[in-house]
Parts: sequence; structure tokens; C-alpha cells
Amino acid sequence: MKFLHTMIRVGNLEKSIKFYTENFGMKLIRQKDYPGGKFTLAFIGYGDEADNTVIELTHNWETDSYDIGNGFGHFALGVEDIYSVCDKLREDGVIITREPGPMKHGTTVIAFVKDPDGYSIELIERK
Ligand SMILES: C[C@@H](O)C(=O)SC[C@H](NC(=O)CC[C@H](N)C(=O)O)C(=O)NCC(=O)O
Ligand code: NI
Repeated sequence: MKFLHTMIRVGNLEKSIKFYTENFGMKLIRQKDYPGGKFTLAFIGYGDEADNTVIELTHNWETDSYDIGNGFGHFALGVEDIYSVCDKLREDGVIITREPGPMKHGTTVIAFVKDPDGYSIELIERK
């Protein structure tokens, strides 16, 4: 078996693609409209789907926001220097909800930021 993607529903597809590509270096891998269902799928990530687990952004044309609730946790991205990454994200207006530092009850150095729809992204420092 293989982990292919995680899907999130987004209110503004262009805004989400811009957020993940410009702030986290992801690429838009493929995008397709489904007029019959009035939705568009966009797959983003760090490489092709044959070798990479990606994020599937679903945009329902008639829905511009979602109640994420408290069940969804986060995506996790590994970064080399979490402090400089967070400084740059802050400069670029990204919402940082948890400043970088060792996690509670542990030692892993993490931070949390929010994407345009309010989904949490965990940054984990990986030297
Ligand atoms: C290891 C890394 O991938 C993590 O996600 S650990 C982050 C840590 N998680 C929890 O505490 C899970 C239990 C919590 N009650 C929950 O349901 O989220 C976390 O969120 N730590 C917060 C912090 O500020 O360190
Ligand atoms: Ni995590």
C-alpha cells in the first residue's frame, strides 16, 4: 500500500496554491476542473505523485469557507532552521499560532502556522 494524498477543502484555490508554493516551496503538480460537479482539484507537493505524498486541494465553486472543527490536527513540514523560517513567514504576513521552541512534554522543536482556510501546519526542525 502507499500513502498518496491528504485532501482539504479550500475556499479560494488560487490563494491556497499561492500560499503553499510561495511560503513552503511546494509545486502545483496538476489541476483539473469538474464542471459537472462544480469543483476543481489541485494537487500540490514536493514532487510527482509516483514518489511523493501530496496535498489535494478541493475547491467547491459555490463554497468560500469551511468550519474546520477541532478534529483535524495538522500537516507537518520539516525545516532546517525553524527560527529563520518563522521570521520570514512572519515578515510575509503568515499567522504563527505557536512560536518555535521545544514541544510541551518533549524535545522536538516545533512551531505552528495557519493556512488561508485556518488549517494548521506544523513546522518541525530537522537539521
Ligand atoms: C511530534 C510532532 O509531530 C507533534 O505533532 S507533537 C505536538 C504536540 N501534540 C500534542 O500535544 C498532542 C496532544 C494534544 N492534546 C492534542 O490533541 O493536540 C503539540 O501540539 N504540542 C503543543 C506545544 O505547544 O508543544
Ligand atoms: Ni505532528
